[in-house]
Amino acid sequence: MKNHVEARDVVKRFGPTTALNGAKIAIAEGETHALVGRNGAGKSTLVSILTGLQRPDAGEVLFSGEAAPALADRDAWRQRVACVYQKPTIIPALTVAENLFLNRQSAGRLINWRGLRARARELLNTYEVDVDAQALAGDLTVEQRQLVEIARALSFGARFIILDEPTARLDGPAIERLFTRMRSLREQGVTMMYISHHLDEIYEICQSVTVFRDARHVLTRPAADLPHDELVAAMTGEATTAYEARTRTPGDTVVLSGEGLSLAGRYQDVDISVRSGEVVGLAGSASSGKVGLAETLVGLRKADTGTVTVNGTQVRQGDVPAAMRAGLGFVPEDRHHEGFVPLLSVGENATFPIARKLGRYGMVSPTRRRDKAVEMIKNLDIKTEGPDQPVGDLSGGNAQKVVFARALVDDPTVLVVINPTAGVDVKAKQALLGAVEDAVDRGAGAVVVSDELDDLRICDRVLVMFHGRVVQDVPRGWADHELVAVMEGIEE
Ligand SMILES: Nc1ncnc2c1ncn2[C@@H]1O[C@H](COP(=O)(O)OP(=O)(O)OP(=O)(O)O)[C@@H](O)[C@H]1O
Repeated sequence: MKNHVEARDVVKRFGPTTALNGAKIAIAEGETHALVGRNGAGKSTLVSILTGLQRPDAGEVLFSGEAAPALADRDAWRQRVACVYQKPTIIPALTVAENLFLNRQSAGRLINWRGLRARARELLNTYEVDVDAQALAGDLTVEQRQLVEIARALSFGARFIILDEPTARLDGPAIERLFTRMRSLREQGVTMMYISHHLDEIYEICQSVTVFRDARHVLTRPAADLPHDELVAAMTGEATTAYEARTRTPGDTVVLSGEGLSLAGRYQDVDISVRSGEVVGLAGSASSGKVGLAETLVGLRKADTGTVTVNGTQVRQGDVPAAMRAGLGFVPEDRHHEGFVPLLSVGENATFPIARKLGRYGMVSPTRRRDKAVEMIKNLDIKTEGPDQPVGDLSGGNAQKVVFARALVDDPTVLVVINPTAGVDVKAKQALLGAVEDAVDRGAGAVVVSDELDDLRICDRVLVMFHGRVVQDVPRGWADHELVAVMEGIEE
């Protein structure tokens, strides 16, 4: 089969970091090809080169055997390739129609809005995207936004689509719908490159797999000929065993409680209490209300009724600093907005909660901050040049680890983590789950909000939410299909 896309001997350096070191990939026409590797292996850097956003220091990119266009020729790139990222690339304040035709209005001509809306509707119909052309892009769900991005790519004529961790913020049924669409695109001859840290997805949707490790190509193989263990070993360079969740006996002290919590449109009449030495899971589909509830517990959101008590102190709702002063550490759902400040260093981000404690009179001693940051970098295995590097320069999974470091740095009494392992590789996932269990072994109480069964396995019990209510308190020892059935509201 002909190669639709090829990258040969690509080198890309950022200061002292070599992100790609003679890496290569060859993607056959019409296949869905997985690219996997640990956090920082160079996957996103390759995406930026394959989409013409960055120039490699050495090496070349070919589309259907021909050299890639000049970097400045954006139209030529748009006709060849598009990428659906985890982070939206459509503009939230514009309508779907405006987003679809952005960069396409003919120069110097007035925009015909009525015509534009009609063409947008036609385009959405052609690609079977059930979204209102006049809706604001910012009001779309993650799933709808991705569909619009795919339709936009296809309408530019691109026959190659990169999906970079597209399922990270989708729930189970939405993932299945995305896969159905990907299968149908493949039947229409569209070539895809698929990046994910969920290895089961790779086996479900991809025909071939390429593994990168430490900026280099390690192997390319048909997915059917690559056993799971071998794939993990290729990514990590060593044999890795599955994470063993620990057992423990929770204490008697309640360290976090929410009583009578309701928030219109999100959740109703929720009571939750977490004891010292206990991990409580919150599970449920995207509309279950679990994230809204967790955001209320940490102070990112205010409930209409009810109270939140952290470590014996009833905290004012919607006041994150107050919750943190009472002993809370948290990992938010959206690391880009609430998780870190990209221009600040790894050290500054990771040690932010203890800034007041590190020095006298609110002054932070740089040496002490640095020492603490170095310790967190080591404990969580964060791949960085060092504590002074801006977090914005780190790979996605490593930025997530910095957010984790911030949650843990002040030895919290209560830890609330929302989708804690999103974007994190198999091995790093184990380190992060281990860090939650360590904090709980030291006496903290934790809430783990996640769609990932592997994350929920460390919980002593899982509260399953459905349409804004807690419908079941499931003790440890559940089978996967049982928990999924409760989450999806199916009685077994
Ligand atoms: N703009 C930049 N400046 C400095 N270093 C960078 C920059 N972009 C990427 N890097 C570095 O290049 C390396 C590869 O990063 P990349 O984002 O490609 O990894 P990745 O495989 O996509 O990881 P992840 O799975 O975490 O998303 C990392 O060490 C990262 O810190």
